[in-house]
Parts: sequence; C-alpha cells; structure tokens
Amino acid sequence: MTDNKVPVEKRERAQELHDILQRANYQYYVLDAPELPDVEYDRRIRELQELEAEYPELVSPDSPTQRVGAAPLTEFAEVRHQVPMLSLDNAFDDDELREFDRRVRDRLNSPDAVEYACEPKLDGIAISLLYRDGVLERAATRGDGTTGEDITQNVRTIGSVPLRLREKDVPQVLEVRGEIYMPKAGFAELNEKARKDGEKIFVNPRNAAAGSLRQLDSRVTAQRPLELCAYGVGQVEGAELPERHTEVLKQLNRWGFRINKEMLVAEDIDACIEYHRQLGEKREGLPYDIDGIVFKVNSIPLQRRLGFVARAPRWAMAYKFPAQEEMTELLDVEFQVGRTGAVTPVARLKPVFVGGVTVSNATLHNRDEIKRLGVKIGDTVVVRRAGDVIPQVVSVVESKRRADARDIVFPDHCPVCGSPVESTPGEAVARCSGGLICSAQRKQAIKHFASRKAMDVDGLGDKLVDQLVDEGLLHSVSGLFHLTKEQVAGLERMGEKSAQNLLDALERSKDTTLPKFLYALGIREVGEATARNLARHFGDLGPLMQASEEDLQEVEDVGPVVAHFVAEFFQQTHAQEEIEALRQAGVHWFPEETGGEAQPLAGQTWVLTGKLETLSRSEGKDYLQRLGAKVAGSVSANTDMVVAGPGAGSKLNKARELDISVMDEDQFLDFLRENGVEI
Ligand SMILES: NC(=O)c1ccc[n+]([C@@H]2O[C@H](COP(=O)([O-])OP(=O)(O)OC[C@H]3O[C@@H](n4cnc5c(N)ncnc54)[C@H](O)[C@@H]3O)[C@@H](O)[C@H]2O)c1
Ligand SMILES: [Zn+2]
Repeated sequence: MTDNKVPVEKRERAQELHDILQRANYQYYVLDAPELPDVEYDRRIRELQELEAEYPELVSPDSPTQRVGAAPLTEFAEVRHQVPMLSLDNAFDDDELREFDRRVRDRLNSPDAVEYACEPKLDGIAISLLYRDGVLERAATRGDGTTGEDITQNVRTIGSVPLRLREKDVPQVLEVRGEIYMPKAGFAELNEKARKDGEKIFVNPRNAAAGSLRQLDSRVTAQRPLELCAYGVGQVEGAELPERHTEVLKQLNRWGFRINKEMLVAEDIDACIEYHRQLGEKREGLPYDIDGIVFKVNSIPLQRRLGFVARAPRWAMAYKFPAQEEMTELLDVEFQVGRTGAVTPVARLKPVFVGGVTVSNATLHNRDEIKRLGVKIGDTVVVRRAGDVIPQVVSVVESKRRADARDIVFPDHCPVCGSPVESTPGEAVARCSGGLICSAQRKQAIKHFASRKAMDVDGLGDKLVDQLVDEGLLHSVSGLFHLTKEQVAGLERMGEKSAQNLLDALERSKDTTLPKFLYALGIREVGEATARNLARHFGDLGPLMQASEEDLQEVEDVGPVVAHFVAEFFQQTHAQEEIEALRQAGVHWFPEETGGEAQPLAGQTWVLTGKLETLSRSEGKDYLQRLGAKVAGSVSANTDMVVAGPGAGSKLNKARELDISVMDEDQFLDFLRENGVEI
C-alpha cells in the first residue's frame, strides 16, 4: 500500500487525534491534572486505533496508540526498567472480552478453555518496587514504560509497602509491581480538608494518588492516605517463582505484600464475564475505586508464549466498567435554599449518562467552589457520579470554552423569599437571612421534622409538604398537628383515605423519644449522634433549654460551635413557642436516663449488614447506639462484631476472614434483651 491511498481528511483527522491525545497524555501523566474525562480519552484512542487499522500507513512509532504513559518529569532521577512496564488493552463489552479469549486460544492453538486470573483494576498509579536481598532499594513510576521516575523516598512513607521482605528465603533481586491508590474514605477526607483550607482539590482518587506520590517533599506524601496492592512481578533473579500467576501473588503475599482479596481464578471466559458482572454490582461498596477488571492468562509459560505488542501484553485484558466521569454542557445554574437557609448553586446539565444513571443536575457546593472551578454558564464540564454520592461538577474543559460563556452571578437576595443573602466571614456557605419567613426554609424544616430518623411521619413526602406550604395550609412544624382531614383531602392527588392515613401517621408520630425530637428540631450542626448525647446528658428538654454555652460544652463531642448554635436556637422566642405548641399538640417522650452509667458497648464498633428480618437496619443501629456502640458501615480489621442478616454475604465472609465475631438475627435480639433494650 502506498501513502496516497489514505484520504486527506482521514490523514488530517489522525493528526488531529495525535495532537489531542498527546496534550491529554501530558496533562494526565505529567501534570496529574487531566482536562478530559477518561471515557473521552478512551473514545479518541479507539477512533485512532480504528483509523490505523483501516489505514496501516497511519501507524507511526510515536502514535499515542503505540505508546505507554508519557516521558517523566525532570525533578526526579530517571530509572530504566529492565522489564518494560506495559499498559493494558481495553474491552468495553462481553463480545470484546470473548474476542480477546478467541485471539488467545488461536495463538496458543488451544481448543480447550484457558484459565484466567481475575483481579479488580484498581484506579491508582503503577509502581515498580525493587528488592535486593530482601530490602527495598528503589521505587519507580511507570513513566513511558521504559523510563520512569525514582520516587523511593515518597514510597517509603507508605505503610503497606514492605521495607524488607518477610521470610529469609527471598530472591536476590525481586521487582514487585503493583498499584498505589487512595481509598475512597481517605480521598473524601483529603478533599474536604482542602476545601476548608482553600487548597488544591483533586478530581478523583487516582489523581489524588498521583499528585500525592509525585511530591518533592516526602513529608507531604507521608500525610496522604495511600496504599499498595501488588499484582505482579518484573525482574527476578536467584529464585524460581511459581508457574501460575495467582500462585506468584500468593507468594508475594507471604513475603509481606497486600494482594487483592477479590482475586479469583476463572476456568473459562464465561466465568470471567460472570465475575465482571458480580464485581460491577459490588463496585460501589468497595472501599477503593476500581475502573474495571483485569483478566490475565493464569499460566506463566503461556503468558511467555503469547508475549506482547507495542504497548500491552497479549495475555491480559482490562474489561472496563461504565464511566463515573463524563463530559457535558452546563446549561444554567439555579440556587436552592436549604433548611438552614444555605444557598446552594445547582448546575443544570445537558442530560448525560454517567455512573449508571442519567444525570441532569449536579451540585456546585458554594460560591468558593464556583470560583475555584472557574466555571461559567455554557461551559463544557466534567461531571462525576460515583456510587450514591450526589453528582458533582469536578472540572471545566477550558479548551472547549465558548465565546458567549456567561459568568455565574451569586444572588444577593434569596431567590425564594427575597431576604438578603448573608455570609459569615470564614464560612463558605451563604445563607438566606429570612429564617422561617422563607418558604423554602420552612419547607425544608418541615421535611426534616417529618423524616424517618426524626419524627418519622409515614406518608408525608416532599411533594406533599411543598403542596401544603404552597397552599398556605402549613406555616410551621407544629401546624402539622392542626391539619384537618378536609384540608388534606382537598389537595391535588389526595383523597379521603390518604388524608386519614396521614392524620393517623401524624398521631402515631407524637409518641417519640427525646433524641429524635431534638434531631427533628433541625438545630444547626445537631445530627442524630449529637442529639443523642444532648439527651443523655440533660435527661429532659427543660434543663437543656436552660443550658448555657459553657454547660453545653460539657456534653460529649460538643464543641464551642455546636454549643453556640444550640444555645442560640433555644433562646429564640419563636423556637420556644414552637416547642410549646408541639407539646400542646400532644408530642411526648420519656425522659432519658442521664449520667455516665456504664454503657455495655462503649467504644466498640459494630457493623450492621444486610437487612434483618424483624428489624430494619436503622432500628438495629438505634438499638446498638443506645448501648453506646459506634456503628460502622463496612467491615474493617478494627471492627469488633458483625450483625448478619439475609443478604449479608460478602461482608460476612470478610468478617470471618478478619476474625470478627458474627451474630445472626436471633442472637442479636437476645443480646439486646440481655442488655436491657426493649425491642
Ligand atoms: N483523561 C485523560 O486525559 C487521560 C489521558 C491519558 C490516559 N488516561 C486514562 O488512562 C488510562 C490509560 O492509561 P494506562 O496506560 O495507565 O492504562 P490503564 O490504566 O487502562 O491500564 C494499565 C494500568 O492498570 C493498572 N492496574 C490496576 N490493577 C491492575 C492489575 N490487577 N493488574 C495489572 N495492572 C493493573 C496498572 O497501573 C497499569 O499500568 C485510560 O483509562 C485512559 O482513559 C486519561
Ligand atoms: Zn429565603
């Protein structure tokens, strides 16, 4: 074939893709600040690969399809990898994975199924760790696959990187390869702190890990919650390693490396597809981000026979999960007013499928965040939706900024009631100063009051509260208990029966507990735990309402800020009147037992898994907390006990693995009774 067979527009497009991808590589690998979301990058790579497949003349050694990563920065010393550190090819659906299996078997001339190792694909940074005579000598990034950066000082600060191998019998030279990543919880904490301190915010855990590792001051790295997971070896001298990949990893584990607990051996490609499906369901619940599954031919001799192409081995494939970040257009910004008057900017987006759902709104947090992002209306933005977390605008694709992009103007006056919007110095949040004059705040206060963890009024949904307030039937929380059947039945989509149900639910809700009532009042910074501590300390509402800020600070976990909000709340005449009105309407509770009486589970952490048959998860949690226990959401090594119900499978296994005591539902109920909890 000759050059002139390639149509000009195809050649130009290829060149354009080269430019886009090279720029993206630089931003991603060198600056740790990608502008494009990964899916967008992957689409462009795909497009270039397809062009190159059609017109092989377009393939050049410097094509982004032929290369791994990017050449390293100059601040760190360069390291040459004896065995190149490659990337992985990607599959995006079952067919592409089957196609991979077909290619493997064709090449091996194997009519039989090939065994694969299945590992979650951690989303972090590839690392090479060189051990000489069992001692960590050097840690290097992948770089462009041949040349990486020496980041030994930084990597040494990571707890899960062994500085010395366990066991005596170790190879003279052992190069371990793995991923350094930041667990989700650590990432959330880091960003939250950065947001408060006005420091750099990372787009996702991968970027945070990359940025943390490439610090010139290793004391900074030491502060970051990084972990290592080993997934392979490079150079090995003076030892024979097992002939199956999964066995090699188990050996690494004995030498002191963490390996992934979800790892599995699949006997054929169908089992791989099933594994991918299962992990896809588990993905949100894992404590770290994964962006797919890596399937590797498990036999090392077969891996050797298969070899590799320019940028990836032929014996491995990454089967990606649906993206958690996508690009879309910011159409407009609206300002919502919350229960405490906080004015939150909400981005209206051109609908985009991300993280498994179609997203058309995302939070922009506050005024500072808008400034930090430098975002304008009309911009192309990157939206991230991971798990249950509210979708967020994480960055702006500046290269796509339109000439007519408009600044976002933060309102001076509440968009709902027109009262001035005020900000307290040192606080990022701006608030409507209208208090309960503001119907937005009133609606939110009533919704909160009626919510499940508060007064738990069955059937009083958000829409109904909006209707009641908008129709002028409801002006305060206590007004709920004066609603009449006729008023409720007269609303749109309501009838006699549903009206009666609501009144019955309201009646039932009057029988409550002091902690729930305190939480329901919606005092700023008073969540469930604080409400419980306040109730336990003061025993009843009277003494609490009289308490000074100083008195309040004696309560467990109550600092000056919370003490101030609580005292301020109870000093308002309006609040006092509301409380009186609620009691007049029949809201009641029994006083709490006060004092530092022994709490059977004080200081222990419990995990509630799945749904118990007779208790809801939140009830179980309430009961445990009454006994002084902290309740955790997932199973970790420092958890003491797990309460298991139907559907608790994976957590249960994890608990057993960690040697944590496990109880079933009946034992749990007995246990609560023994400890004097009425069920
Ligand atoms: N947004 C951007 O502008 C931009 C630019 C460049 C690259 N990228 C993204 O980076 C990725 C491509 O980069 P890449 O070459 O690092 O490939 P990759 O991240 O898709 O796959 C290779 C990497 O997977 C990691 N990995 C995790 N678990 C593993 C396991 N169990 N076994 C083996 N490896 C494992 C290793 O670090 C390895 O280097 C793509 O997802 C692409 O979207 C994005
Ligand atoms: Zn208002």
